[in-house]
Amino acid sequence: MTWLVTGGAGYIGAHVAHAMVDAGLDVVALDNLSSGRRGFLPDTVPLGWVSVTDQDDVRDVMEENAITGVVHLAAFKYAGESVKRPLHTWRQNLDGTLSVLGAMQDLGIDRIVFSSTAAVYGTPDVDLVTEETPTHPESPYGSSKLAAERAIVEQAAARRSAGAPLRHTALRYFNVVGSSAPGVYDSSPHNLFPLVMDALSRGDAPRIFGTDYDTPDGTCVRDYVHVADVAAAHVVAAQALDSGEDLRTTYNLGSGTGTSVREIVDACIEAAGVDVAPVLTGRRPGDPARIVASGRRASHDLDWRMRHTVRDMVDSAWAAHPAAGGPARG
Ligand SMILES: NC(=O)c1ccc[n+]([C@@H]2O[C@H](COP(=O)([O-])OP(=O)(O)OC[C@H]3O[C@@H](n4cnc5c(N)ncnc54)[C@H](O)[C@@H]3O)[C@@H](O)[C@H]2O)c1
Ligand SMILES: O=c1ccn([C@@H]2O[C@H](COP(=O)(O)OP(=O)(O)O[C@H]3O[C@H](CO)[C@@H](O)[C@H](O)[C@H]3O)[C@@H](O)[C@H]2O)c(=O)[nH]1
Repeated sequence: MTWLVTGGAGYIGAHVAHAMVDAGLDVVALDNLSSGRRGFLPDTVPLGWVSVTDQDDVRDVMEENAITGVVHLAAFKYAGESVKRPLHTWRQNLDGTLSVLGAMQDLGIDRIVFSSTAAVYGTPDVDLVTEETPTHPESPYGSSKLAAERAIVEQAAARRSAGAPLRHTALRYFNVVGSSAPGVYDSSPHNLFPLVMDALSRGDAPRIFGTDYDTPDGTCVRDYVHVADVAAAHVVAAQALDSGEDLRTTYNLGSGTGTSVREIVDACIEAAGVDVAPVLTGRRPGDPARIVASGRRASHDLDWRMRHTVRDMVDSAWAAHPAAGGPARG
């Protein structure tokens, strides 16, 4: 059994690769290093340096490494940016998934864990999003991820009819933060945690986008989950598929608890031990006011638990940040 982790040199993918290796699984990574770093991966994990959008290249990597299962994380992940770059987003997220599915079909690979997102739900009008909550993506990012989920389901149906079943699941992560793998951190130029930490480490004030939302403190509320817990759910999913179990089509990886941007920024400032007030600016386009999920289904089937607090998330993210003494590898 050898698992291919696409996007394995990225922030979450590298955590998944480390967790799978630690669990005794054989892992190969595939990444074009557009935002990932070779140094994030364990040294023992081979890297196929190709794009998921090139089906022939993907198939070559799979064939050369006798891949038996795929965790597909490679994607363009920025909801706000995707509004400005819809074609790029659809190419990376949908075309990339179709290439992966095509290469898997060519080689008869029969199991896939797909990296999906809370962004498929848009702005839900429920306190706790479940997998049954209607999907209304509000950005090319969310739409392309939902389309990729659908492509996997339809391809599985076709393969079942053809007598070559594809077992699959999509994990819809909420806001993934923190760090647990050595030297691996979120270097994203658009997400809250890295932006706040970058600003604080330069001695600048972090920015809060929007203070007039219909939320308790006026700032957006999100469901923050620790990347170590997210990675652990992938290990359980891969092991379940390896042992022939069928999983549900979708699982939310959420905590059931909402935390505001203001609370996160204050916690980061406190952890940094600096005396600075955030700059309050206008709303960022495409941001839902509040989205918080129930992780009940995943806790039942994938041993999904929040083993970390928001404080752990902030502290571990700081510890891994290059400016806070973490090793900057690349
Ligand atoms: N970070 C979050 O909070 C969050 C939440 C929900 C879902 N997700 C999903 O998790 C996955 C990983 O996100 P991340 O936070 O680690 O982002 P990331 O940008 O660190 O990782 C993405 C990885 O994919 C690689 N990649 C991008 N396009 C590629 C291509 N065409 N071919 C090969 N490799 C390519 C990048 O180089 C990078 O290593 C994405 O699918 C994202 O949509 C992330
Ligand atoms: O400097 C900053 C950066 C962000 N924010 C706000 O912080 C919140 C969270 O933003 P961000 O960290 O960019 O996360 P999301 O836009 O919620 O999206 C993340 O979480 C989604 C799942 O919920 C994933 O699908 C996406 O890939 C991932 O980028 C939003 O209200 C932002 O407006 C600020 O106020 N200041």
